[in-house]
Amino acid sequence: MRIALAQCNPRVGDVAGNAALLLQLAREAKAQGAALMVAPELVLSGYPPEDLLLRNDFLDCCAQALETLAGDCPLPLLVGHPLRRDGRLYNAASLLRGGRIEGSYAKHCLPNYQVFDEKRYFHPGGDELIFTLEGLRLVLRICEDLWCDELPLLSEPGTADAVIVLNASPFHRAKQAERQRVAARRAREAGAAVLYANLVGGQDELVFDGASFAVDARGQVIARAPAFASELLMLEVDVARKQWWGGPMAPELSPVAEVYTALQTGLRDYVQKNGFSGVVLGLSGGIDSALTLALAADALGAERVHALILPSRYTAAMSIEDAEAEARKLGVGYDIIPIDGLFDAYLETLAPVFAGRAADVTEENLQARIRGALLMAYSNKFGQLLLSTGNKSEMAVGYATLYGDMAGGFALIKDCPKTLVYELARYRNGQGEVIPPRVLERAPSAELAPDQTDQDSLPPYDVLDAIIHAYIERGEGRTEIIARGFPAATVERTLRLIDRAEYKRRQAAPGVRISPLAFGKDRRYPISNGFHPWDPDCLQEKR
Ligand SMILES: Nc1ncnc2c1ncn2[C@@H]1O[C@H](COP(=O)(O)OP(=O)(O)OC[C@H]2O[C@@H]([n+]3cccc(C(=O)O)c3)[C@H](O)[C@@H]2O)[C@@H](O)[C@H]1O
Ligand SMILES: Nc1ncnc2c1ncn2[C@@H]1O[C@H](COP(=O)(O)OP(=O)(O)OP(=O)(O)O)[C@@H](O)[C@H]1O
Ligand SMILES: NC(=O)CC[C@H](N)C(=O)O
Repeated sequence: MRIALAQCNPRVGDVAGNAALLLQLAREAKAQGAALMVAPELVLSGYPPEDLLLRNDFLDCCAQALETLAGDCPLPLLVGHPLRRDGRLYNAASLLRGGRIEGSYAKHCLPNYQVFDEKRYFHPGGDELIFTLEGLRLVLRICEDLWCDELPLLSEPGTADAVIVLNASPFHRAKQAERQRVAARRAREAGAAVLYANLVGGQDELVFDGASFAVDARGQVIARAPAFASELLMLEVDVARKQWWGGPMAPELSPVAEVYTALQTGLRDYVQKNGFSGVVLGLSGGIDSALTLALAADALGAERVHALILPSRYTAAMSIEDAEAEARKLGVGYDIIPIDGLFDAYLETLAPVFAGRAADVTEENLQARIRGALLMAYSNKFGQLLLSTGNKSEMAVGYATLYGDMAGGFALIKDCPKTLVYELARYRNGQGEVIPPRVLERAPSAELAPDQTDQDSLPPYDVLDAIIHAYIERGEGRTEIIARGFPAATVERTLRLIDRAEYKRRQAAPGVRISPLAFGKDRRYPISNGFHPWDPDCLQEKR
């Protein structure tokens, strides 16, 4: 017997479109001889539907679509959807068989950490859905249920042959290994195979990597779908012998390749799901915009990407040469628009008001803001989405100009620390050189003042990134980070910069989450905040 895991890419809110996609996949699965198709968690609404779930009209639409799908579906289908019952809302999955909704299951364990806030919307379920398919006994679980040790996969070992898990499990680095480990352990405990169907595709800041798989009752992976691609993964079972085998085993991507592909997927789907014809970005000759350009060209095709090179008096000739070389190598169209005329006009206009004041960061930021205005003008005129190019290190310490280089609708690499930006650029060049090597070798500079480098105002990026990682992702405090061997003054200054930049992060564009703790939903800090963990006196009682 064959079971198809439908690793697919729904669009949040497009219930009719998602139902049509499921129907089309169900026909394909049937044509390939499947006896059952399994579609991911909340696939009918898309995941996460967020506060759409608070709307009755949206829930009506989902209920109607489920009824229709049950009537039309050419083979038994397990499908995830929101379910209203007795005035309560559940994160549910239903078995559609024989033209009707045969039974439903509600997720028991509702994740409420990181980007998840399912307790805001759903009630936990309490019942089981166990059914038989051509003699095979199957039981249902939904995503977090698999991770939740308090919930046995089977109420009693041996009561089912396989556990089917519907998932909306977003990507972060090294997530797939974690999923396979958990599934293998749980399969061995339950003495049953685990069939794991995941979503794929980008949804705002989240990227779902798919990589659906199955493990047998001994915990051996028997089949795996590719990451970041739609796929009908076919599993075969000999019902009498309880033996499983699968189709091709997709290779696992290297740690840097998976991030590169996640960024491409997140951008491609953001552009497509929001109806943009293409993207535009400011190309400086620095590493961040070079990587963003390469990612955009790889994700969308060079013809859907445009670059503006916007030099000022502080821009080195080498930067313009490198920016042009990057655009040419990738086949991306570009314009060069010098900004000195506009900069002079601003300085002249402000001169009477600023009389007697020394030049400072104000003038630096003006250049970034002139660029932001020109890029937004291009975006408006040509209907292209402006990509901002800030990385996680800059987002952390506020090293970016509001309404300047922070202008833009999508901040593609905002969850990539600068050290990872270099790694990704080297990886991309390994597939064919598109970034001139000296861009990787030069000291990074904002080029907003004479002979400026980032390291005039920030610690070296390897130190900065290690401190950011310890503070943000590991949640360590001042003392623990200093104990890692970093100078106290550097640690205190960095933590202070991080806390002080919260207001900027709240105003930043969304971007692809690739870490388990990205700025945004994962980390919700107050802006007006009197807790200063960078200050050794902070925890002392005020006298
Ligand atoms: N809590 C708060 N809530 C709301 N607004 C708050 C605020 N605290 C300050 N502000 C406001 O924020 C503004 C200051 O922020 P902003 O104008 O952005 O300017 P600011 O952060 O002072 O300066 C920008 C920094 O980013 C660096 N930079 C700029 C451009 C590119 C790069 C790069 O290499 O990538 C680096 C630049 O060298 C400089 O260190 C002020 O108007 C201030 O009133
Ligand atoms: N001369 C320029 N022409 C076009 N865009 C620019 C120019 N300078 C800065 N920008 C835009 O502003 C962003 C921030 O630039 P900046 O050079 O200040 O910082 P950075 O972090 O070193 O970025 P990059 O590494 O891309 O240069 C750039 O990535 C780019 O999008
Ligand atoms: N949708 C969910 O329940 C996701 C939670 C789960 N632990 C995951 O990310 O894989």
